Amino acid sequence: MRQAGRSLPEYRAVREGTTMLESCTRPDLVVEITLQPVRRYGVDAAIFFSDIVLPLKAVGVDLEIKPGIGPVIATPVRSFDDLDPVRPVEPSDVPYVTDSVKQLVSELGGTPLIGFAGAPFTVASYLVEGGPSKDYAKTKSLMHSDPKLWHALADRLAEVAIAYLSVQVEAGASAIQLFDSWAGALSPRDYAEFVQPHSAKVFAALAQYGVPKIHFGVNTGELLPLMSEAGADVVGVDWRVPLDEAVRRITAAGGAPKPVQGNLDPALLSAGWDALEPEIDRILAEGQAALGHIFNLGHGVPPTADPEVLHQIVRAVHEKSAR
Ligand SMILES: Cc1c2[nH]c(c1CCC(=O)O)Cc1[nH]c(c(CCC(=O)O)c1C)Cc1[nH]c(c(CCC(=O)O)c1C)Cc1[nH]c(c(C)c1CCC(=O)O)C2
Repeated sequence: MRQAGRSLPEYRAVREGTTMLESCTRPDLVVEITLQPVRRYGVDAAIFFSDIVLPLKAVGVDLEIKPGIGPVIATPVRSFDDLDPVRPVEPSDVPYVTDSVKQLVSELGGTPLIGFAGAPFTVASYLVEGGPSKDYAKTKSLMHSDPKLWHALADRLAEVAIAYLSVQVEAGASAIQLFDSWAGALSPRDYAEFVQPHSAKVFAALAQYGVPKIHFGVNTGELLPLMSEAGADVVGVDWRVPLDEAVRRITAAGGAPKPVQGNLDPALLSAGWDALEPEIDRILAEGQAALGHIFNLGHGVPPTADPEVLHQIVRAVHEKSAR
């Protein structure tokens, strides 16, 4: 998620005066920002500092990330002609990614680095809506009114994700995460027809590397079995579905049991330790139902989060799970 940064004073200090997307192209900043939460909290893995729209920016799609808003696209996709600029990165388009990953892997020592990309639906939603959306109305409308254009766009975005993830894994990332953050806006039927085949293509292409593959979205309670089936090794769960129930849903339709990731509600970060600790205990207990459990928030860290509370959570999870 967008975890690393925004709540840390040391993050705000190094980002001062540099735009989000420019920061992603500077190995000195990428390395420093990726390491900050590992250094401060002692988390078990680092997530690469980049963004899901970076590979589009790198091939010349006209976009920016507006602070407090998110990715904004100059020319939203309306026709086949608009697909021209949407092409996969070559390693030479993103030398700073290769350099940053290599340097991080050496500095992280035994701590794994998670590489990531946006899944076709979530990235398409920005390209079609032109920016963030509440209802994804234009994206859904395009899927149903012009399925050929939709599938062509989603297929290109699968290629974009494959290329971007491959660059990160080839440079040394030891796990990958495919973010379909906004897929929860879809019905299972639409997800199965318009999205799952494209995400499945990404996972299938990455299988050759043998690195663990995590798949995450928000509000995906109804989609968990389908997202698991798309080819994830680990299924991310937001706070709406308890982890043991998530495991039941994933396996109910005959799906293989899998590790899960999640799922503390980020809103509770400001509720005080007396409210947080029982939630952590509950999540650790429910996570026992899975083949393995990566403790995480159910979505990103809010910029207002108190770093001391995050540190307390990491310490508590380490202590409790060691027991
Ligand atoms: C949907 C999505 C995006 N980007 C991402 C997703 C999928 C995961 C999720 O759902 O959180 C993924 C992402 N974006 C970022 C990371 C790297 C890890 C990290 O530093 O947290 C990751 C893994 C950096 C970032 N990407 C962004 C920030 C904030 C930039 C800042 O202002 O400092 C960071 C640290 C910007 C961004 N980029 C995006 C949004 C919605 C925003 C937030 C805009 C805002 O509220 O300011 C698109």
